[in-house]
Amino acid sequence: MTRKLVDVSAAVLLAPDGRYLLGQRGADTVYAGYWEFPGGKVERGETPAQALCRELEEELGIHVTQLRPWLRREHVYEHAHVRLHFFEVSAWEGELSAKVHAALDWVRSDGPAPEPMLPANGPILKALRLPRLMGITHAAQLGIAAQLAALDAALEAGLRLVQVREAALDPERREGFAREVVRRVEACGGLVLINDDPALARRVGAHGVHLPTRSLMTLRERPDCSWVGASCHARAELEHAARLGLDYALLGPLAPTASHPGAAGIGWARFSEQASGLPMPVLALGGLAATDMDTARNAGAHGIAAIRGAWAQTHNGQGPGVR
Ligand SMILES: Nc1nc2c([nH]c(=O)n2[C@H]2C[C@H](O)[C@@H](COP(=O)(O)OP(=O)(O)OP(=O)(O)O)O2)c(=O)[nH]1
Repeated sequence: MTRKLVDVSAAVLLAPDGRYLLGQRGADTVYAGYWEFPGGKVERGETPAQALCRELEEELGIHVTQLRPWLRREHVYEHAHVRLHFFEVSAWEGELSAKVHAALDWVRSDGPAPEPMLPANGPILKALRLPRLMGITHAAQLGIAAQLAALDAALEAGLRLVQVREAALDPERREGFAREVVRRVEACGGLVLINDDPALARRVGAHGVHLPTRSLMTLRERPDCSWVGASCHARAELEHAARLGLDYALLGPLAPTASHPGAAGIGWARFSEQASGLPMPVLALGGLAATDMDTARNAGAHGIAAIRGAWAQTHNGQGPGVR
């Protein structure tokens, strides 16, 4: 049976300490007692953003003053086929109170979420665990000792997501380096992804694999790793990553970079256009540093990824605990 497509807006309300708000659905609703992000159906004549603001007035008694479109996911329930428009809301006016929910709970993104959770929301909770800043290693240029020292400094400053991208190192040194990165990042509770080599990722106990575009486009199935992401340069590639059910994508280059000095950047306007309406978070890449975080997030990016920009300077806690 084909079900009618229903648009729903939902808010990830973020507190200054990085926790987000969930509400427990009241009795007399479908999925009563399940936890959800506050929100509801988009009514005729409303945009998803307008619906979100109305729902948050009705459900929580707050007036939204800042919202950013984030992910869009579809899910087919027995009762409806929903298209969920998620927004990040980090500023509002008014005292928050439970007007329709049975309970409200502020949840840490790196801790357990209350249960039962609405079935469509699993990937959303996972996306919220993805740190905002990815550091991409370049030990082949920096030297292994210098890269590990830069990694330690960056972990100290709050980095929690690292991609090991070392095609130029010989296999033995690459594996030794990757093990060392996993050991250090794991000690801080962060995530490590290995570029283009799921077997190496498994051997060194990394959390997943990062696919270059050429590997992404040859795949018909998601590699069997807990975290899988990919580099993309065009909408068709992002859509392929979405079809495979990947956990995130990188999109760039945003600006000309030292590694690709001749290539023009796509700029923030094109980034927003290409990255919008996808089911997984997209990080901006290319000529960026942690100081570009706000600009990136206002353009719809989940965060940013950087090679030079991740190791050159200090950045302040861009892990999942920070909004
Ligand atoms: N609000 C919300 N709805 C979600 C989430 N995840 C998810 O699958 N949904 C689904 C469940 C429902 O099928 C639909 C929302 O419908 P709803 O009945 O709560 O909408 P509403 O507040 O406009 O309620 P109503 O007065 O029309 O009954 O979206 C979520 O995190 N938040």
